[in-house]
Order: sequence, then C-alpha cells, then structure tokens
Amino acid sequence: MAISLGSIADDYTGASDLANTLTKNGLRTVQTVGIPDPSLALPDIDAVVVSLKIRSVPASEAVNAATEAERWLRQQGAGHVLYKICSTFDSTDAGNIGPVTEALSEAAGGGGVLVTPAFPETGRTVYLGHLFVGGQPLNESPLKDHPLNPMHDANLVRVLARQSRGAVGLIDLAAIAAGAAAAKAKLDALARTGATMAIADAIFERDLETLGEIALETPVSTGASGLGLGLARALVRSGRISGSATGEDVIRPVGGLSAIIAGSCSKATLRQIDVAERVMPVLRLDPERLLAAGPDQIAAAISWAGDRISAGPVVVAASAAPETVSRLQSQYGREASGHAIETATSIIAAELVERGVRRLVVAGGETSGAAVDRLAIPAFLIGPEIAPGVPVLRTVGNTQGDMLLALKSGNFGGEDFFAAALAMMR
Ligand SMILES: Nc1ncnc2c1ncn2[C@@H]1O[C@H](COP(=O)(O)OP(=O)(O)O)[C@@H](O)[C@H]1O
Ligand SMILES: O=C(O)[C@@H](O)C(=O)COP(=O)(O)O
Repeated sequence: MAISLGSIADDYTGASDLANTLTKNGLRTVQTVGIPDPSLALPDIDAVVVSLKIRSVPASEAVNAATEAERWLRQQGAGHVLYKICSTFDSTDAGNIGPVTEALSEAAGGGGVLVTPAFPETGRTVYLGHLFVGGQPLNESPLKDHPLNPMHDANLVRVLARQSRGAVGLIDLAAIAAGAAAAKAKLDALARTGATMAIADAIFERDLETLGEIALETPVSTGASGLGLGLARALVRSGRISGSATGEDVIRPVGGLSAIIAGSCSKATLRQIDVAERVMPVLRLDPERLLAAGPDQIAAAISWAGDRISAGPVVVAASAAPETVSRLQSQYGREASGHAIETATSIIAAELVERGVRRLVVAGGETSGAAVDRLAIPAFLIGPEIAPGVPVLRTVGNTQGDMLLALKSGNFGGEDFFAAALAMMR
C-alpha cells in the first residue's frame, strides 16, 4: 500500500472530520487510532489520517508523538503530511500548533509551512490573519469559554507567534486571489526572511483549492478540513488518484443497542442535549459529585443507562454551561476536572459497550479520544456524512465486533444531531 496523502490529527473528532472531507473529495481514506499495529489489515487506500490525542498535552509530548507518526506516514509513501488542527485554532501560548508544525517541518528538511484553520463549510474563515467563527471574531465566539483552551485573540499571526520559536508571516487574500504561483512566491519570500510558518487567509473553497495546490509542493502543511479539501482536490486534479471514494457500504447494519455520551460543553452540544431530551432519556451527570465521589457516580450512571437502554437510545452527559464549568475548574483545576470527567465518561461508554451497545455517538474531542482509547478501537472506515464534519465511522479490527460510531466535534451538528446520527446507524 502506498498512500498519496498522510495526515496527523491532534484529536479524534478532528481526525474523523478530516477523513470525512477527504472521502467526500474522492480519496479512499482510513482513520487509524495512533500508529496501527503492523498486523492490522488495511484496505487499498489513498490517504491515512492518524488520530492522536495531543491537542492539550505538554508540547514536548505532542512533538514526540507527531514526529513518530510522520515517520510512519512517510514509510507508507506519503509525499505530503497535513497536520490537522482545530478549525477554531484550539491551542494555548505553550502550543501545540507551533511546536508540532515546526518539528514536522524540520523532520522534512525545513522550508516555510502554510497554516490555515479555514473551513468555510462550518463558518470558519480567515481574513488578514483573523479567524472568524460564523459571524464573530474568534475571541467573541463561544470559543472564548472553551473549558480547556479558551481563545482570547482572533489574530492568528500573533497567536501562532506566541507559541513558536520562529517568526510567523501572513499570506493575505490578495496574494491568494492572484493565483497559486503568486501565493507560493509569497510563502517562499517569507521563508527567506526567516518565517517558519505563514498563516494563509481563506474565505471560499476556491481559496482553499489554491492553497491545496501550493501545499502539495511542500512536504508539510497545517490546517483544518478546509485545507484537506484543497489538498484532496489538488491530488485528484493532478491525476495521481482516481477520485472515486464512496462511503455508502460502510454503514451496513451492525444491530445491537445504541447510546450517546457527551462531554463537550460547547454551545452546540448543550443545545443538542436539550433537544434530544424531548425524544430519549437523558442523564445529566453531576460533575461536582463525580469529582468528589467518582466510582459511585459512575456506577449509578451505568445502572441508570442499563435499566433503559434495551428500550431505545439514552444520553449520558457531563456537559454543563460555562458558569458551572468555571466553578468546578476553580475548585478542582482545569486539567484535573477535565481529565476526571473524561475518565468517567469513557468508563461509562466502555461499560455500555459491554452491555451490548454497538452504535455509539460521542460528543466532544477530548471526550471521544478518551472513549475510543478505552474501547481500544484500532481504526475506522469512513461512511456518509451526518452533518458537516461528522461522518458515520465503522470500526476496523475491533475485538467486540463491528461497531458504528460518530465522533462529534463539540461545535458541529444541527440541534437534532443525535437523533439524525442514530437514524443513519442501524
Ligand atoms: N461539567 C463540566 N465541568 C467541567 N469540565 C467538563 C464538564 N463536562 C465536561 N468537561 C470537560 O470539558 C472538556 C470538553 O472538551 P471536549 O471533549 O474536547 O469538547 P469540545 O469538542 O467541545 O472541545 C473535556 O475535558 C471534558 O471532560
Ligand atoms: O476542525 C474542527 O473544527 C474539528 O475537526 C475539531 O477539531 C473540533 O475539535 P473538538 O470540538 O474538540 O472536537
């Protein structure tokens, strides 16, 4: 198997978002969880997205995991490696977007790296280096209240520079509108002046198509699904792959029971939980009691779900509004509370799978990572899209047999997302 495109995703929902975009744009794609064991049989594919859980870990840990994944992807034939980050540039002044991008670039021989989180399909656009989420600058959007990485600056040149060793430049929309050659010349000129990375503006898909063409001429790029779209379309245009991927056969029914686990506290997920409550039982975990008396709360949640699940899907949610999240964090610390809740939701997910759940929806990036790790699922095939950025996934090499999953990024999906997802998972 020689792949055309390799990607390293900094979280698991982001990985399935990217794999979905690549599949929709014609690349036969597999999402692996970490570097797969050599014994895992993968089908004939054009692209691999290696899911890592490195968005909110110490930078040195993220760099080590990502460079190891890059080495593996190059061994599989990848000429270009995309580092998949969040379309909201989810990061802190300590990293990990800058440190990982610089390390991947150094491993590939250096040169300026193109960076853009733009993903117009979900309302993420970049203009003059400033990220907009829907109609709002990043720092005024709900991401200002993110439980792990609150975003307080929309100027990505500034944000990325704070977490990087090298200088950061800007390829503005005017350069991109002038075409691939002009934009590539700008990237090269910035690199000559010492910039290790350049934030690229992008508002429309055509901008991402231009950026994809440029990125393919370099060994490494960093971006969200929008850049994935640009790269995939550039690969298909170049004739290097046939562009005939389809995910329909991936959703062959698996049967079994179904459940939803939510740990995202994003505005979209909070609304989705409220709406689901009209049509299915919802258990709202009490995070304060969960932190104070973990095992009892977890056992109670499993028992609550166990009593109801044979009659239909249930939702178990830790999610809470920003005020509640801040209260808990000031008492227990940001990382400790996030980690304890992720552990709890992952145990609940694994216990429900033990009790026969084979169709599972998980809301939240970190939450999904913890759940998939506990379930020890090695890889996924990519099925049809439920909502922009969220495909149905079918497990590959899973010891519990085939399962269908949806790993939903906190901010993605319409208000009826949970029912819509389960309607596609039989
Ligand atoms: N009630 C709560 N209070 C504090 N933190 C919470 C609560 N519920 C969930 N969390 C934590 O918030 C984080 C949400 O991150 P994540 O799962 O990545 O969601 P998103 O996709 O919205 O970013 C996780 O670490 C989760 O454990
Ligand atoms: O790019 C995106 O917006 C998503 O793919 C993503 O990474 C979102 O992160 P989470 O909300 O933490 O899942």
